[in-house]
Amino acid sequence: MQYDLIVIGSGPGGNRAAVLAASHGLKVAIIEKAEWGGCGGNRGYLPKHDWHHTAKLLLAAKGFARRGIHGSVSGDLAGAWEHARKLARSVRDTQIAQMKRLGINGFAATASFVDPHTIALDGRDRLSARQFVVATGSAPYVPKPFFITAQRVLTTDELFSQPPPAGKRVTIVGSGAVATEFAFILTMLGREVTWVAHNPPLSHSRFSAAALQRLNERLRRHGIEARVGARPEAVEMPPEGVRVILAGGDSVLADWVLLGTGRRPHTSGLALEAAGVNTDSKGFIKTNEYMQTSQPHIYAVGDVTNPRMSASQALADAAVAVANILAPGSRRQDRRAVPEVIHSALELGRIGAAAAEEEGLLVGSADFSHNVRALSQDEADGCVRLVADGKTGALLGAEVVGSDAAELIHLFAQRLNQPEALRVLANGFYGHPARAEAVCQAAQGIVARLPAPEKPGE
Ligand SMILES: Cc1cc2nc3c(=O)[nH]c(=O)nc-3n(C[C@H](O)[C@H](O)[C@H](O)COP(=O)(O)OP(=O)(O)OC[C@H]3O[C@@H](n4cnc5c(N)ncnc54)[C@H](O)[C@@H]3O)c2cc1C
Ligand SMILES: NC(=O)c1ccc[n+]([C@@H]2O[C@H](COP(=O)([O-])OP(=O)(O)OC[C@H]3O[C@@H](n4cnc5c(N)ncnc54)[C@H](O)[C@@H]3O)[C@@H](O)[C@H]2O)c1
Repeated sequence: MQYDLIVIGSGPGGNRAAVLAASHGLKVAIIEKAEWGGCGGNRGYLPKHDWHHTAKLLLAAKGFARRGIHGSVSGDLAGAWEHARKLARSVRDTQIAQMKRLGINGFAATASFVDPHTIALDGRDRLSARQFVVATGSAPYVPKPFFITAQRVLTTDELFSQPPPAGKRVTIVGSGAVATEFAFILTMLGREVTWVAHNPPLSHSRFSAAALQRLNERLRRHGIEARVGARPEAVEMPPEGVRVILAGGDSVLADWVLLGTGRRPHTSGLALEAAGVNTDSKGFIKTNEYMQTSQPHIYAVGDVTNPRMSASQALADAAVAVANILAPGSRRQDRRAVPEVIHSALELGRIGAAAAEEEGLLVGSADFSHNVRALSQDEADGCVRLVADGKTGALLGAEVVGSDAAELIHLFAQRLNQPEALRVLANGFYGHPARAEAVCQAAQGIVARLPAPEKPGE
């Protein structure tokens, strides 16, 4: 059968590409070798976000007595796991129903290229298309000395695929998003977390030092602190648990270990060479700004293309790829315009240029500590920070720390680099009480320092 578009992988990137293309009338097939919804919908952002909400409810419960609410609550990891699994199933069912409604043909098989216009399903049946989107995601990286061991040494893939291990003591390894988010989530769910990390939490991210300091202070208040500089050298499995031996001889004993040690692009079995699609030295599929690979009719999106892996990025890549499939050369990818978010003891959101004070840049900030809504929610820790070009007034970047940061950051998503953006934000009307009022204050702080706008006719 000849398709207009074949999509490989049904995570956020692949699903978005298939839905957008079919909505515009293309004849689309999508191929998935594992669970529909990809890593993201089954073992990534979806169950993580579900657990993070549970963690926040448990944290809020600690303050119930102060609000006149009495009784006790406690976290149950097995219950949280079951809840996330049901949610993933229901989202998956909705995704499959939408595919059917749009006439997208779904195939449960491993796709591999036979030639630049043909793929084989499980090495047998052939499908061909004018264009392709490769959205095959990523797989966990398990560095030495670790090896995956059921119920003992896990990545988030195993944690969300199988009922969670017994035992309260958990060693978390890494300093990236996974470790920083799960150190908080698992602590709130009643686990005793020891966190070992080469580097300070999120030190390789683009969040500002001020934001990371707030996050680390907040984590410390919950008794969560990374043992920075710890280098795992060996792993032992005595009957009482898993012992991680660190350089220098120190060791950490726990019931199980969660690795947050990174992910790698997933291209195995795809036979990219048969299609003439090039990868870089780290195995990522190389794309241009239109999301085209070395074969212009084959696009690639999401984790398989980019070390800054996020569902937000995969969704944005897919939108760009489909725009160019429909109208070649019509849309360029601008990765700075994609929001980045972290869900830990504090929520962090950022977009655009780094929120640093540099020459010629204006920074405006507002704290939630004076915000009525934040105060009434007992969640006044955090701030909004905006960066603008001192001459043009264009909004260059934004960072939000605190509850709903991952929502508020969208107020800036469509306004980056627009000269009028800060005046619009500063002069707009806001509901009261609302967290977004801090956005208004931060914008006003910059607008007050901008040169007055030229009057027509001057
Ligand atoms: C624990 C965790 C929490 C996260 N939280 C967030 C978050 O809060 N926000 C955020 O933005 N991002 C988050 N991420 C990242 C996000 O989940 C990924 O970036 C996103 O899922 C990538 O989407 P994708 O479409 O590129 O690939 P994936 O979601 O990995 O999907 C790829 C799919 O392709 C399939 N596939 C691979 N090869 C083939 C083949 N040859 N044939 C057929 N099918 C194939 C795979 O089976 C898989 O289902 C998180 C990740 C993890 C691990
Ligand atoms: N909120 C989000 O958007 C979100 C959430 C979770 C994950 N993700 C993405 O998923 C991917 C995987 O996340 P991650 O946190 O696992 O990866 P990461 O690449 O962000 O961090 C990997 C960590 O593993 C450490 N590490 C590597 N080798 C090690 C070793 N031998 N011993 C000890 N530590 C070692 C590194 O120092 C680093 O701290 C990332 O791209 C991340 O951005 C995104």
